[in-house]
Formats: sequence, C-alpha cells, structure tokens
Amino acid sequence: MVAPCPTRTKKTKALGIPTIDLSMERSKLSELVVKACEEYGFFKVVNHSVAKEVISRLEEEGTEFFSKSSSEKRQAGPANPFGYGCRNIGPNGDMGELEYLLLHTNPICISERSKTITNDPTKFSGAVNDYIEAAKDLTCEILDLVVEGLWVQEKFSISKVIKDVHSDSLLRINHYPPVSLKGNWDPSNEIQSDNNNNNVGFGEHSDPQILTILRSNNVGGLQISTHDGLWIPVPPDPNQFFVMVGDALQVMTNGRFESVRHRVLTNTTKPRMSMMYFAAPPLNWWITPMPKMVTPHNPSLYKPFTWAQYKQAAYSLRLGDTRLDLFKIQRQQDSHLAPASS
Ligand SMILES: C=C1C[C@]23C[C@@]1(O)CC[C@H]2[C@@]12CC[C@H](O)[C@@](C)(C(=O)O1)[C@H]2[C@@H]3C(=O)O
Ligand SMILES: O=C(O)CCC(=O)C(=O)O
Ligand SMILES: [Fe+2]
Repeated sequence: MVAPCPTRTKKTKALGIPTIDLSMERSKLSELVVKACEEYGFFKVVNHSVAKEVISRLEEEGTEFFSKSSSEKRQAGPANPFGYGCRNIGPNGDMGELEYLLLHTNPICISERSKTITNDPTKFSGAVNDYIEAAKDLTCEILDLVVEGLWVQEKFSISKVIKDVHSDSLLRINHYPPVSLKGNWDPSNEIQSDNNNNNVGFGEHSDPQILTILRSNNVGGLQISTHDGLWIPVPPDPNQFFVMVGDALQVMTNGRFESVRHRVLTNTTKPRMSMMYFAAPPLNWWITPMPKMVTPHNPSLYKPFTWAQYKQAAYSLRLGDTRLDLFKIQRQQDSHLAPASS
C-alpha cells in the first residue's frame, strides 16, 4: 500500500535546526552527523570547503536563465524528466508554484542540455560542472562520516558509488516567484487555474536518493517535518548547505535513519532560488541494508531492489507518496496474537 500524505494538517513550530561544524574533530563530528541523521534526517553544515565563487557562478546562471521570457525558457523544456519545467512536478499531475531546471549530472548530458538553456553553453556547463564536483565532494565527506559514525567503514563505503562515473545523481535549480494571489505570476500559463494550493511552492515529499545537498538564496520557505508531525521552518543561509537523508539511505541503514519529509511554501514578496544536488548510485546498483545494520534481532526491513527499480516506482507514484512502503518486508511478528483458525 502506498499511503498518501496529509499535507495541511500538521502544525508549524520554530525549532533549532541541527548545525554541524565540519572543522570539528573527526570522531566527534561523525557522532554528531549520525545523531542528526537519526533525529531529524536533516542538518545544516558550516565551515564546508565549497568555494563561494563556485556557488555564485551557478546562482548567476540560474538568475540569468529564470529572468528570460517564458517562450525562451520553454525551449529548454518540457522536463520529462530533464530540462525546464514550470509548475508541473513529475509525470503524475503534481503541481507547485515554481519553475525549475532539472539536469542529470553526467557531463555529456549537461553539455547537450546547455545548448537549449543558454547562448553561452560553455559558461553555463562550466558553472554547473564545477558546482556538481563541489557538491559531490561535500556529499562524499558527509557519507564517509556517516559510515565512520556507524562503525561500518571497513566493510562498506557509500561514497564510492556516488563517485562512480555511472552515478545517477541529479542537479536541480528551483525558482519560486513571489505569490501574492492565487497562481497569478504568469498569465500566459494555462495550468495556473488548476492549482488550488497557491501557497505551496513544492509539496510535501521525501527525496528518493541517498543524500540531498541543498543551498538557497536568502529567501525562506523550506520546511521539514518532524517525527511527531510538526513542520519546522528552515531559516535560509546562502553561505551554508543543508543536508537531507533520502529514501535510499533509509534502506541502507535499515531504517535507523529516516528520509526527511519536506516542502516549500512560497514567499509573498521575494523570489526564492534553491539548488539541490541529489546524490544517487548507478541505475544497476542494488539498494540493500549495510550488513552491519542487519542482525537476527534487527532483520532487514526491505526487499532488495535496484536503483532503477526504485526510480521506476517513484515515477509511477505521486510526489507525496511514501514509496518505500512498496519494498517493505511484511513480517508475521504478531501472528501468535491472531485467533487460531478452527
Ligand atoms: C512526482 C514526482 C517528481 C519526482 C518524481 C516523482 O514521480 C516522485 C519523486 C519526485 C522527486 C522528488 C525529489 C527530486 O526533486 C526529484 C528530481 C526526484 O528525484 O524525485 C523529483 C522528481 C521530479 O521532479 O522529476
Ligand atoms: O526548493 C527547495 O528548497 C527544495 C525543493 C525540493 O525539495 C526538491 O526539489 O526536491
Ligand atoms: Fe526534495
């Protein structure tokens, strides 16, 4: 069963977001990373080594692209799944108050796609590739800390699958124009009247991948959901990165980490621009719990599946569906409580 999500019933609560200083002593650092992944599936990293110039070059490219006319931008679309998308999210009718560029991180794909996005594809793809490399390094640093903190390092390294040339990682740049009235920011767009959730920029969901590295401009809107069902607004910080546990890492840790559910609400006066690097394995890679995470007392919660199978499931479902339910192993733990059949 795939459960739909209750989007608008949760309360919002201001709460400190876990912040991790990457310049700290390593063993303490790995402990804090694991704790944040367990408690929230979400944290902010400070003192990272991504150069400001790498961030600002991609931000400039994004700003330049989104300031173009709708007809120019549409030349880079539709996003099926890659390219320029406007309001439509995914193939199953999900909509949000945003426009975006979704790119595969393969340099050949970026070089080809850049030709439809800009008149200076070399500059655009240079900014994108440099950002991807920096985000990949940061992801690998965090994943290495995760495996150290879980004490599984010698046997298994997740970061090497992210570095694999066939990795299926993605880059997404989202642009949320300010929304003051229901769906009125682009009068030429036919789908605007379909959207009843005019303040939802990007609806509640978890990311399917291993880890997401998010950076935004100084405009808020991102919220994360806690285990007790509250929404926590995330104050924006353009100089730092936010890290989100994805569904694949939930499986690899056999449920010890849970992928974080999150959403974006639009601002009424200022445009938000965010950049997400979604770290994923190659398509043929099996997603299974790390051996150390499975014991007789803690058996595997999930059937083995490949990343390609998981993506196929994700793209057949709605944004907010809890798609991991499809891969859960149903155990008969309570069978002794069932009445005996006569
Ligand atoms: C509705 C959908 C959009 C999405 C693919 C899906 O069918 C379900 C997962 C969605 C998501 C969420 C995180 C990322 O933004 C994304 C690129 C991804 O990998 O999964 C999107 C997909 C998308 O927009 O294509
Ligand atoms: O734009 C944001 O801040 C987050 C978007 C997001 O969650 C996504 O694209 O998966
Ligand atoms: Fe997301």
